[in-house]
Amino acid sequence: MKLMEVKDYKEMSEKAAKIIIEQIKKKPNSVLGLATGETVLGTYAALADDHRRNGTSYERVHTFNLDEYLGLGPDHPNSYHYYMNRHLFSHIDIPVSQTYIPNGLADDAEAECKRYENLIDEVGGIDLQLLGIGRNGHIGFNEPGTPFSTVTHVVELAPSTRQANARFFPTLEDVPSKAITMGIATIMKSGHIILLASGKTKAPIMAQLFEKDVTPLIPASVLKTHPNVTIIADQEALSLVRDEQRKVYAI
Ligand SMILES: O=P(O)(O)OC[C@H]1O[C@](O)(CO)[C@@H](O)[C@@H]1O
Repeated sequence: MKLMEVKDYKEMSEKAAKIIIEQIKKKPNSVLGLATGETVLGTYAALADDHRRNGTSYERVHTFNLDEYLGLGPDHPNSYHYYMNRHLFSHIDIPVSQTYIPNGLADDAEAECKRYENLIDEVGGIDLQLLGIGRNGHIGFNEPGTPFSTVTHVVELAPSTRQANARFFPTLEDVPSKAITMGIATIMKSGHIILLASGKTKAPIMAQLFEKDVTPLIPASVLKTHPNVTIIADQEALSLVRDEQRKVYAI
């Protein structure tokens, strides 16, 4: 795990976008793993801007999103399908047929999980996976306690996650209670993982991530066992991490 400490959200977003763009230049048919939430919005805006200005092409890229709420279809404004179209896919030249997100309306959610996991394997696995981190340490929707061996599966969302994500919905009751998410083992199969963290709300969990040993109680801690992880975090997110810890992981 390597740590890139940046000043603020803007710098974090620019650095993440730069790594993604370099990946696509190096391998035009890259497979990207994508996240949703607030943290990655700046990265997507930077990618859209780069596509507009410099014409970086996504024609041969495939993308796999981490998760989707169960019960929400692509036209629902709170679905992750909708989010991805709005914030990234409609701004770049990626063919829609090469963008994959779990189907939140699948009749058989378990079968959908298997299909999704197989699709990732069929394209040869994810080259570069982008992650945010939940305030409780979740990655994707893998909540604390999830075994590290899990592949794509249906999850019951933690009350704290529903609460944290309620800001995107009209009321807390509107936040779905279940989702489909890539599992921790799915995420760990990726060649390179970038985890982004910004702002004071992430400071307590970032401190835990650096201080504590690897444990399923902090799902993101599994990243310490992956050979190629880059954390890009801003000063506020790192404000509770001790200097000694920062030095151990600093690039
Ligand atoms: O970026 P945010 O909105 O803080 O969310 C952090 C993580 O939590 C999720 O929104 C899921 O709750 C992920 O999609 C995201 O990576």
